[in-house]
Amino acid sequence: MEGLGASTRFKEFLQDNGLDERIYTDCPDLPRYIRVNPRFADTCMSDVERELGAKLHPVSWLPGFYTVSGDVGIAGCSAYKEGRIYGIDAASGAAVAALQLSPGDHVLDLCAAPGAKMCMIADILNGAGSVTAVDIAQPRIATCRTLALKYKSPNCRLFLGDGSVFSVPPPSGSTCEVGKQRGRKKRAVAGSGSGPAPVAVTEALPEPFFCNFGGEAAPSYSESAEVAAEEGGGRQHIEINDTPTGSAAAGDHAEGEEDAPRYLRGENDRDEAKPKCGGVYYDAVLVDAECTHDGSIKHLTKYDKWGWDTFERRFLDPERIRSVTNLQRRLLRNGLARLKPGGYLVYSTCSFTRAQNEDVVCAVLQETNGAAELVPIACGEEWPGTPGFLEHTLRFDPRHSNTSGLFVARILKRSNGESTEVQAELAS
Ligand SMILES: C[S@@+](CC[C@H](N)C(=O)[O-])C[C@H]1O[C@@H](n2cnc3c(N)ncnc32)[C@H](O)[C@@H]1O
Repeated sequence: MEGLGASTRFKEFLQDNGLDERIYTDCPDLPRYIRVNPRFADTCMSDVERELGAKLHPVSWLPGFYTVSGDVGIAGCSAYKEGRIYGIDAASGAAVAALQLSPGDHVLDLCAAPGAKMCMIADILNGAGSVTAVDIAQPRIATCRTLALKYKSPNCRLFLGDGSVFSVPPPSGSTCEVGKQRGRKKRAVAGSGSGPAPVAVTEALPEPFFCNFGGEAAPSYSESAEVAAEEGGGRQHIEINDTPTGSAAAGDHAEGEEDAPRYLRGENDRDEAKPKCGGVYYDAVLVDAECTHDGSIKHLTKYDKWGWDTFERRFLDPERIRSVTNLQRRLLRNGLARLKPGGYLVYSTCSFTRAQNEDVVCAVLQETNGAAELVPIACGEEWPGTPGFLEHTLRFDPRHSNTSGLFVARILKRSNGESTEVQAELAS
């Protein structure tokens, strides 16, 4: 990565965090990853290859994924425009696969935007069950909506809100309540829990709908924002103006970029801020947490163009780093509180620092006094990840995995664990 040498602060950040610079300097030219929309399983890949003018290679360890040379753009291709293929990095796909979902599950995605993982979750559920997608940034949740509509992702609910305190129940008709049997219907209770009440929660979820918080208008969306989000593997901050008017031209990233850190600093930006429990449970939870993005090579290479001072200002500010690790702990805590006993949570970030990964997981698991534990990613035996610093965690280091970079941890909330802080909250 050319620009790395230009950023003394990033080098210091790597040293401070015990990270090997070679992750960045020795990494190969990464491919672009494509996932086929299962609703278009009849898509003829050789037609796509012809249109792209490039060969697609199936990813042996992740069904439905293909690689194409990293310098091939997919946005102009008709299969992409028609929603037949997604742009999503394979490591992101692995984080979703690690949830090991089944149709019928009700899944909470606490940091959902721009929505690549949300769409993949919806595809796995295949119209049975639901995805409740939460993000704190309005332009970004608008992009989730764009994606969900474009890909016809079934049963998505989108919430603009703070994932660290979100406590809206699964949709009406869900079966996620502890003690209730599958198939039993339950009416959604507007305003239950600590979060603001959704304007509407319907019995059926015919198309992605936006649940309105605090009088905000449902966000509109822009196609260009979606393209930017997907082209970057769905993990980067949106680099173009994707405000509800969608007026800025592609390439003008200033507004979206400057806006993002602000989302971290809410009134709840204190480590001791704990989610209040609404007694609501999801079958599975994804916490794909906000982070410093230092592990996402696709994200970092953009700063060669945008200027490393922008990256330093946005992500390496010590106050920002402190704030982000607090946020990660709060998100994970709330994710566990919202998870039904016996359910699985996946925590992922595109940072490689222990502080944002293993330390966060360790600290929050300790609080549960054994009611939640790290478990192996059973489907991940063939994955090209390398072990993290905690047993069962995985790191997708670009050098070894040929992906953009991700940390993944799978956590089980025990069904009969001891009384814990998380459980006490659930009981309150
Ligand atoms: C790494 S991105 C998530 C990527 C997403 N899961 C995907 O696959 O497209 C992190 C997201 O967290 C959101 N975020 C930051 N603080 C948040 C909070 N307190 N609650 C919910 N979302 C938050 C950011 O707006 C950003 O969209």
